[in-house]
Amino acid sequence: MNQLEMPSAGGANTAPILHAQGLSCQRGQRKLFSRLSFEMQAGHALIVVGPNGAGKSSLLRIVAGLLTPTEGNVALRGTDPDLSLKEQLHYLGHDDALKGALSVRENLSFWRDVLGATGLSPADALEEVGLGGLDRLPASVLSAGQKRRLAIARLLVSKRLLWVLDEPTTALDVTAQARFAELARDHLSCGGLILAATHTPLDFGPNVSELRLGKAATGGA
Ligand SMILES: Nc1ncnc2c1ncn2[C@@H]1O[C@H](COP(=O)(O)OP(=O)(O)OP(=O)(O)O)[C@@H](O)[C@H]1O
Repeated sequence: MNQLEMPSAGGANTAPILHAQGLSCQRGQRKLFSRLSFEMQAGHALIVVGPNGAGKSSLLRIVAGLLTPTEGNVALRGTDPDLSLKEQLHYLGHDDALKGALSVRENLSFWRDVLGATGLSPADALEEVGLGGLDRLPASVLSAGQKRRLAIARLLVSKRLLWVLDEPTTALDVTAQARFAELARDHLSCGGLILAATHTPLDFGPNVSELRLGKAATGGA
């Protein structure tokens, strides 16, 4: 297995920490959560759980910079101050974000060009997720689980400190779920951070905390 090494912190002398302070979110007439604060240390995963509609995806989108909170803020500390939070994270949402007319390998090469060629080659990343033999196929003909594997391969072609994952194992079979958990543990063991929403228990290793939404929500890692 290829080890993922975190990019240099650019002279910063403390371990990276994700700090969310006083986050509130309202969608339509519903207040989803109010003044939610948490911290995540390097090498830790925080799993957001709660019933449908509790606000898990909304929280992840706020951290990923895709949704503005009603109040509060999110910051990474101990990393290169010249990089924005967005430049230091991967967001894997419900949508696999694939271009159906491009081949499997071309999709990955595209993302590597966009996100930065700091990780594995497309060929190696495809091997890591078990798509090694399918690289020339158009992405449009992949099964749902194969599309998800390809989306996961995106995390590997560009090294980024924080993985924000919304239901990452949707459509994955048991073997692929276990493989994904292994990749996640690798990422954490190299000092990465993972914020994930899931209804499926995933073995991300020993440094995992849970943040429950749906009632008064607090948590941290
Ligand atoms: N653009 C929007 N406008 C109004 N309400 C929205 C919007 N997007 C989401 N919501 C509402 O916000 C609430 C939280 O949605 P969210 O997707 O964050 O929940 P979730 O916890 O991720 O749910 P699930 O477990 O079903 O994925 C839901 O009631 C949803 O209908």
